[in-house]
Amino acid sequence: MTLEKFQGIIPAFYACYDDQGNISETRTKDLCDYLYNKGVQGVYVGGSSGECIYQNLEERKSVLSYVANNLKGKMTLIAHVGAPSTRDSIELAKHAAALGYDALSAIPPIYFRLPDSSVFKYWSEIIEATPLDFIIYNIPQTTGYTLSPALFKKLLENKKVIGVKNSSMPTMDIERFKRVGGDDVIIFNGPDEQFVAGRIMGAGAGIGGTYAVMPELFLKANELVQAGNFNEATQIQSDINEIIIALCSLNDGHMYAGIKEILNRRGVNIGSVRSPLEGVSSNDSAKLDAIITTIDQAIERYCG
Ligand SMILES: CC(=O)N[C@@H]([C@@H](O)[C@H](O)[C@H](O)CO)[C@@H](O)CC(=O)C(=O)O
Repeated sequence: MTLEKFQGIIPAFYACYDDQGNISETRTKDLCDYLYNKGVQGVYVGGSSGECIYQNLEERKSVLSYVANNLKGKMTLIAHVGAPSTRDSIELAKHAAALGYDALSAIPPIYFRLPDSSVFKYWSEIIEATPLDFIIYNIPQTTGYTLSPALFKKLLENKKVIGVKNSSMPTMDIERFKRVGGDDVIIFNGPDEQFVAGRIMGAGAGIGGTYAVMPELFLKANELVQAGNFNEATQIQSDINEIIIALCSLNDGHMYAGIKEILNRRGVNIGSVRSPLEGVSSNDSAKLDAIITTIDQAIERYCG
């Protein structure tokens, strides 16, 4: 089994809506084309950045189909299929498998605080439903559930489990999961603010929600980490963090709305966000202008 196809920069794919807020096939294609042209290694479809939590099953299936139609065979495709019930998660998993996705991934069960035994059963049933490789998704800050190295070790007894997308903040968690899994597993760095640190602590790749708005910077940082040039990689990380902090500090709009507006200004219109996330307003305009300038200057500085 080769983990090579999962290495590198894997943007979390955004929900692409039309002007009425419905899933848009053409705008999904536009985002696919944009990311393909940027040279990223893959996409993570239907996760947090994909606003999966605000979409029904049919919408989520459509998104998986539209992305596969445009990118299958061009880059690595990972389908996030976590849903409130095991039944819906399995339906999404089978759909993704039929479309030829390279791997599945899922958050743990949400809302009720379930014991490890239930979480293990939930993930195991999804894994058993298809022949695809599986990536555990650990994101305690949104799910309230923390994956322990012990449960990860138990899950790894199933050879279809190839790694974990770790979005918890301590990079030590990456080191712990890598220690448990060794060379046969891949850890994906989740928090974009510590991509470089995560890579140094053992992550073989990154899946991130802000990659698509500045893919050049993450691709360059990854290249520098690979080359052992940690000083320059850290400088890029510092500039990336200024950008993320600014994206999280808009007056009205949610970070994803800000990202979508920046993409729109760059010619890729994928609509806005779905309520209760809030869209950008004219109050955000000056801040967005400044963010675009900062991104452009950083790209010029490091990749020009
Ligand atoms: C909580 C959250 O959304 N975390 C993001 C980060 O990439 C995040 O957007 C970034 O670090 C900015 O805070 C990813 O780990 C998850 C993600 O993008 C996804 O599943 O779509």
